[in-house]
Amino acid sequence: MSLSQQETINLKVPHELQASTSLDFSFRDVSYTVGKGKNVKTILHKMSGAFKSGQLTAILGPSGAGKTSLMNILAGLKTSGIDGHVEVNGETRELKTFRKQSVYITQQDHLLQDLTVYEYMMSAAHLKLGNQFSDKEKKSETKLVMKTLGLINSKHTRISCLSGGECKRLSIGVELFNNPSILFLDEPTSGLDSSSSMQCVTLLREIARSGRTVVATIHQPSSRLLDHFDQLYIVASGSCIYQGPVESLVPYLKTVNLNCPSYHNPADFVMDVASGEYGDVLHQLRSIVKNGRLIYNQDSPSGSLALPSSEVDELKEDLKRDNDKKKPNKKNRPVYAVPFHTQVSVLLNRTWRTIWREKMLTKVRFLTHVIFAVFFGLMFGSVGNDAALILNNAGMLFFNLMFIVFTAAMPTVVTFPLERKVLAREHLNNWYSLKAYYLAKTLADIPFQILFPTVYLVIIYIMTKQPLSMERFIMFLLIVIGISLVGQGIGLFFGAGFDIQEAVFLAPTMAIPLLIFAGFFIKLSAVPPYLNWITYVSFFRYGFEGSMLAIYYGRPPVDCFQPYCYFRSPSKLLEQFDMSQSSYLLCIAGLLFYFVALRFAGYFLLRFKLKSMR
Ligand SMILES: Nc1ncnc2c1ncn2[C@@H]1O[C@H](COP(=O)(O)OP(=O)(O)OP(=O)(O)O)[C@@H](O)[C@H]1O
Repeated sequence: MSLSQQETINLKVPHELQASTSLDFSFRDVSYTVGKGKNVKTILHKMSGAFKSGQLTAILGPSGAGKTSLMNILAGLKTSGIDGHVEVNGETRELKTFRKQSVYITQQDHLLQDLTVYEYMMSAAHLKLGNQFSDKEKKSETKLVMKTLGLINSKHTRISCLSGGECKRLSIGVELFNNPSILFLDEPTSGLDSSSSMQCVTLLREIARSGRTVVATIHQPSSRLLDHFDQLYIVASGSCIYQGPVESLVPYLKTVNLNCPSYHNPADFVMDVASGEYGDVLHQLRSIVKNGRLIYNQDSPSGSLALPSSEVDELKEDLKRDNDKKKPNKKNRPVYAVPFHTQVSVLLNRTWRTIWREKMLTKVRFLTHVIFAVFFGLMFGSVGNDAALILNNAGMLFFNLMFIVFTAAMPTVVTFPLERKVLAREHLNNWYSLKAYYLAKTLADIPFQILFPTVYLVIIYIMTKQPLSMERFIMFLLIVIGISLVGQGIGLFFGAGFDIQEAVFLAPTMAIPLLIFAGFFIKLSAVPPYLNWITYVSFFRYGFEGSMLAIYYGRPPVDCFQPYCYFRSPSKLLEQFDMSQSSYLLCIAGLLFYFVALRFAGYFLLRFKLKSMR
């Protein structure tokens, strides 16, 4: 439903949401090159320009002209292959400060679909407003932003049910909490109908009027939409061919004998010009505005300098200096509004809400453990206290491990792929650190990774008549929980580094070969010496040995209901499996090592993946 049918945006940005600092933004001789050697391609050619606070600027140009590349560079997202100089309020941009002053709103609205508008807004408020604000103040600020954006009526609507326009306004709204001075938006109107596009641009203009610098790339705006922008920056083939007010565009084009027909949308006309449909005038246009150094104004057709001339010669330091500052070092780490523990607790709360909303998956996971425990219990019967069936019991102990590992790994494998784009946007806009996110995601599932295997184990332990010793049960339980947490680690690891299809394939495929080195299918002493080290790499070995030791180590002879039972003595069974000298504590340590190592590896993989997305 379009906004006009539902509620109206409060077009005046309230005093509380006015920008605290106004920042003018300029750049000079920005070039962008990709590829190496013969494949070098220059995408942007020494472009200059300036965006002023209080103004809404549209970056316009045909597809492939370089709009997104330019904006990514200006927003500080792209850092390699760049040359040039970027300034904020006349001073060289300092990336750490700039990242706190600006936000980047991506073309697609990557939001948490299972939360309501209010819940998502509140999580943004908690993460972005800092602890100096009380909960009451955060709530009233959230209400104010929702009112300003016309989202009050959708307060309790799940994000998955919002219209495209509402999603866009929500994406903008959540970034307004920490009062950014500069907003970059990549195609904010794409996918919206004309009325929603108009509301979105009207809102952006009002945000600009509140003292902010708002820059948006835009595709084929209608002339009505175009009129809502203050400034245009037109890109063609990686160069600037116009920079100036919207109303000066037509007179500007006239200066090179390009007459926009009456009643023709100037945006469409200039797009045709930029695409080369009116001959080779691009070079001429580019030189009139000096590739963005000049802001054209019909009242002074010679244009005004985008950058003060006195500074022009001083600004010879290139972006390398800027880039050096971008290299992560202690001094340059982004500072978040709230401390690490608050980030973790807000993210945990948010994740648990999502899990609660997706109750079906949790129920399915729980029921799977109960149903299969009962089924396996029936299938194996009383193998736990019958010496004649002792090998079956060993088989059951081994089978448990496979079941627990795969039921732990498969639901977690999708954790990161499903949310990676939300993470990229929120992390980019300094909501929280990657460490806090990773920790919250890992912790959120741990209660389930403990509860489900415990329920499974209690059922199967009783049904298969394992020894009635609390000590043995707890030892066995620790192994099962350990292997479950390792399984979770495997899911997180592959999910962190790969896309969803690859991750669901790789997680089980990479784990299966390790099964053979667990000591069940082949005796550990029979493994060829040059492959023996893999048995120490196989976490299944620690799980299997640990389970066997928990059930059989130091146990008196097992009941035998037949004339002769070869494995009546548990120590004979352990010898058979080369486990008589094994240490239970070593098995726990092995699982603990895997638990920690997989989580660290997953974190670094996620960090790498996130960087490669930029
Ligand atoms: N990493 C890269 N390697 C090779 N070419 C690239 C790379 N990044 C961008 N390009 C090319 O640079 C040009 C500009 O891309 P960019 O995405 O900035 O264009 P755009 O104006 O935003 O286009 P659109 O409106 O279609 O999104 C395109 O031709 C694109 O193929």
